[in-house]
Amino acid sequence: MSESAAAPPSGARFVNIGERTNVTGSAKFKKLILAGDYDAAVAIARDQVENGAQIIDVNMDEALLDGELAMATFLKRLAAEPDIARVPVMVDSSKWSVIEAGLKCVSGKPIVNSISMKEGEEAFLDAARRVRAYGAAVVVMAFDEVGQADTKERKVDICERAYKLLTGIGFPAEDIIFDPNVFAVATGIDEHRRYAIDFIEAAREIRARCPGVHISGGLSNLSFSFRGNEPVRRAMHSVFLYHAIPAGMDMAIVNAGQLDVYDAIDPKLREACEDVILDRRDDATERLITLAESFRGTDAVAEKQAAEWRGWPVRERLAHALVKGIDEFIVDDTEEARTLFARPIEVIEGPLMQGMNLVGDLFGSGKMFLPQVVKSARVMKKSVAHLLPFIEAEKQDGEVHTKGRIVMATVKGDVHDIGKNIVGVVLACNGFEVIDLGVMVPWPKILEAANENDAAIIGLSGLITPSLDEMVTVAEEMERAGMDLPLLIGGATTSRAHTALRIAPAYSGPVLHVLDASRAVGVAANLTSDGDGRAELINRTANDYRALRESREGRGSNELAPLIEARANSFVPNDREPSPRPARPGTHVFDDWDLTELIECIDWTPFFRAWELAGTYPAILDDEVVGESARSLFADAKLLLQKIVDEKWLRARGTVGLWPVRREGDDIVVLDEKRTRLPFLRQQVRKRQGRPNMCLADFIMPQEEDWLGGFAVAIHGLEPYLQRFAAAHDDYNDILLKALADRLAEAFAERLHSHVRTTLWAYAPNETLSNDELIREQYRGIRPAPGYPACPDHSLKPLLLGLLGDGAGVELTENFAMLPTSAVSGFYFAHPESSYFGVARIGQDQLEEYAGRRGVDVETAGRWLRPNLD
Ligand SMILES: C[S@@+](CC[C@H](N)C(=O)[O-])C[C@H]1O[C@@H](n2cnc3c(N)ncnc32)[C@H](O)[C@@H]1O
Repeated sequence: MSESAAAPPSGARFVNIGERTNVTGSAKFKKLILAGDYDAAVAIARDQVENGAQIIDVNMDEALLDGELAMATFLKRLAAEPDIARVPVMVDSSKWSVIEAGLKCVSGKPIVNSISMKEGEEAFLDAARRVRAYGAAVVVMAFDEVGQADTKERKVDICERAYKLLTGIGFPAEDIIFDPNVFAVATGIDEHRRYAIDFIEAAREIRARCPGVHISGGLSNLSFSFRGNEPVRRAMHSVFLYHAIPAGMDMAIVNAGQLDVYDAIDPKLREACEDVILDRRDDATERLITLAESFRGTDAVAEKQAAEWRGWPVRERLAHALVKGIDEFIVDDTEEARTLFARPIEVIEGPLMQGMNLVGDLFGSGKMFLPQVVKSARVMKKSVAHLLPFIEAEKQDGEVHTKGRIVMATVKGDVHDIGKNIVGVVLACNGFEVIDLGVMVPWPKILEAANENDAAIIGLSGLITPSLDEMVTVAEEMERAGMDLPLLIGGATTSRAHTALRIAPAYSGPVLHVLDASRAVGVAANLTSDGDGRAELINRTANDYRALRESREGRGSNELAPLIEARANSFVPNDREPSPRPARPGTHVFDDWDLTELIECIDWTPFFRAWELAGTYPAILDDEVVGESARSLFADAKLLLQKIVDEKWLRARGTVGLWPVRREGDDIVVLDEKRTRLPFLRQQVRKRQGRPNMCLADFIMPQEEDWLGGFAVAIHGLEPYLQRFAAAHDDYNDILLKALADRLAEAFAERLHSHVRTTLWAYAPNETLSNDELIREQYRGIRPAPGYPACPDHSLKPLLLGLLGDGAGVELTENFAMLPTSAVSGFYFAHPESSYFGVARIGQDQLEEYAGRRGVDVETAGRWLRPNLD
C-alpha cells in the first residue's frame, strides 16, 4: 500500500500585524506623513516587514490630513516595493471614504479594519456588503449597540451574533477576523482584573462557536499601566500571547521586533506577568508593580550604552563591535579606519586582530561562549571583506601575517560540517588563517591545498564510521608524500583510541585527536609556536598513544566469546508473542510535514551542545555560567525558526514502511518480493551470569511471521539560504540554520515514530505522552539507526532505503552518509522488551560470517565495522 498524505493538522499559524504605520499610534509615522516624507514612511513599513510583520496596518485618521489622499498615496508607494508588497495590507480607518480610497490601491487581498454593530445590524450588514464587494477580509470589533464587550459572555455573544449575520449574507467565515478587545490589566481597579483572562477564554469559546474565523487584538492596550517601562510591557505581551495563541488567537497587532521569547523572559518577571494575566492571585497587580520598578530603564541603560560607544574612537569601536558581535556599523567603521592607516592591511593586522585577540582571550578564559564567538567572527569577516578589494588594488604584498594556515576538510564520503565550521571559526578568531575545503573532500585535494598554501596544520573531520578509514588513507598518503606537518583529527565518530591505534601508526608526523573547538585553539597555538610547547605537546601525545596501543595489544580475544557461544546466550524475551499486525502495513509517504508541529517536538538540549554550551534545556537558560549566552542563542534560534515557517524555507519529507518479516538466525528477512535480508550483529563481549549477548534480531520472534518497520526523514531546502549567508559572510546564521535543520530532522523522527505507534502500526493507539516523555523515550518500541551502537554498520542504509523507496528524498554518498545532511533513518521494533544496547567489540569469526551474510568481502566488512574491531 502506498499513501501520500500531508501531516496531521496542528495549531494554526500566528500572524503579526505591524502597527507602526498608524498615525494614531506612532508619533514618528505621523510626523513623516504630515511632512510628506513618504520615502521615510515607506522605510518604516519595510522595517516592520523585516522585523517579522506579516500584515501591515495602515491608518491615516488625523484631523490635519486629507485621509483619502494620504492613504492612497502611501499604499501606492508600498505597492511599488516588491519586498513590502508581498505582505497584505490592513486598511484601517473609522471613515468609509478613507477605507474605500485604500481598497482601490491594494493589489492583493486587502483587510478592512474595522466594522462593528455599534450602530445596529443594518448599518453593520451594509458595511459588510461593501467590504465584500472588494473581496476584502474584515476585522469585526466586539462592539454592539450597548458598547464595547468587556466580559467573556459579552465578547462571545456579540461575536456569535455577528458571525450569524455575516455568514447569513454569504460572508466567508475565513475572511472574518474578530477583535474581542484587549483591555488594560494591572490598573488597580478590581473590575479590570479579569480583562486578559476573559479575552483568552472568550477566544476559545468564539473559535468553538464560530468555525473558521480568526481572532485578533491590539496588544499595546494590555500593558497600558506600564507606559515607559518597555521591558515589562514586552514581557506582558509575550506572556499574554503564550496563553492566548493556544486558545485560538491567531493574529495580533504588535510590534514584531518588540516581543520577547517567552522562555527567555526573566523567570520572576514572567511569573508576575502570568499572575496578572491569568488573574491568579489577589495581590498580583501590586507584586508586578513592585517588581516592574527593577526592570524600568534596563532598556534605556542598554540604549544609552549602545548610543555611547558610537562616539568612541574608531579603534575602540572596532574592538567593541567585535567583542559584542555587532555587525550593524562594521563596514562604515572599517572604512573610517582604512582612511586612517597607510595601508588597508594594517587595519586587519592592527585593530581587527587586537579585537579578535580579546575575543580569543575571553573565550579561552570561559568568559565568552561559542555562539558569541561565531557572531564576533561574522563581524571580522564582514570587515575583511570590505578591505579585500583595497588590498588587492594596492597590488602589493597583500599577505596578512597570521599565526599560520590551517587546511580543514570533512573527508570523502562524509557530509556533516557543523563541528568543523565551528572549529574553523574559532581558529580564525584566534589569529589563524583557515582554508576550509568543505565536505566530501578526497585526499588528493587535501594534500594539494596543504602544499599550495604552505599550511602549518591539516585538520580532518568526520561524522560517520567509514570516515575513520578515509582519515587513515589521508594519513598514509601524507606519509607517502613525505609530509611532516601536524594532522588534527576531530568529529563525532573519531576517538582518541582510533587515532592512536589506526591513524598515528600510518603517519610519522604528529597526529592529535582534538575533542572540541575550545581545545583546538590551544593545540593549534602550541603546534605553531616556536617554543618548547610544540615539542612537548607532540611528544606527550605520541607517548600517550603508544601507551594506549601497548595496553590494547595485551588485550587478547579471551574477553570475547566465540560467536556460537554468544548466540547460545542470546536474549530471550518473556513475551514470546510476535508484534501485532499493523493497522496500515506497507509504505507511507509524508511529503511536507507541518514544520510548526515539528518545532513543538524539538529536543533543545543537543542544540545547545552543538554550540558547546553545557547543560540541559530548559535549565540551561537560567544557568549561572552559560545562561545569558544560551538565552541569546535561543532567542536567535526562535526568530530564525519563525522565519523558516513564515517564509516556508524548508520542507520536511519522510517515509515509513511496515513489513512482515521472518527471523533467520541473526538476520531479519523482509517477506517482500526481493526477500531483503537485513543482517544484524551480536554482542560478543563475555557477559556476567544471567546477562544475554544481545542482537536486534532477538526482538523478532523466531519461526513465525513477525513485523518490522523502517523510516527515513529529511529536511530539504537549505541551500539557497546557506548561499545567501555565505555571500553575507555570515557563519553564525549558517551554523544556526544547519543546527536547526538537524533539530527539525530529529523532531520529525520523534513525531513520526509516535504517529507510527498510535496510528500506522497502532500498537499503542491510546498513547499520550508529553514532549518531555517522548524525549526520554518512555514509549513501547525502539528505532535503532544504522551507524549507531546496536547496528553499527552504516551499509544497512542502502538496504533500508531500498525497502522504503525515495519518498523522503534521501540519497547516500559512497560511504553511506545521508544527503540532505539533516536526515535520520532507522528501523522500528515494536516488541515491548526491545531496547537499545551497544554491539561493542566483535571477533574475527563474526566479522567473516557477517561479510558472507552481507554479501561483501571480509576486507570491506572490516572497513565498515572498524570501531567494533579495535
Ligand atoms: C540520537 S538520539 C536522537 C533523539 C534526541 N532526542 C535528539 O533530538 O537528538 C536517539 C536516537 O538515536 C538512535 N540510537 C540511540 N542509541 C542507539 C543504539 N544503541 N543503537 C541504535 N540506535 C540508537 C535511535 O534512533 C534513537 O532514537
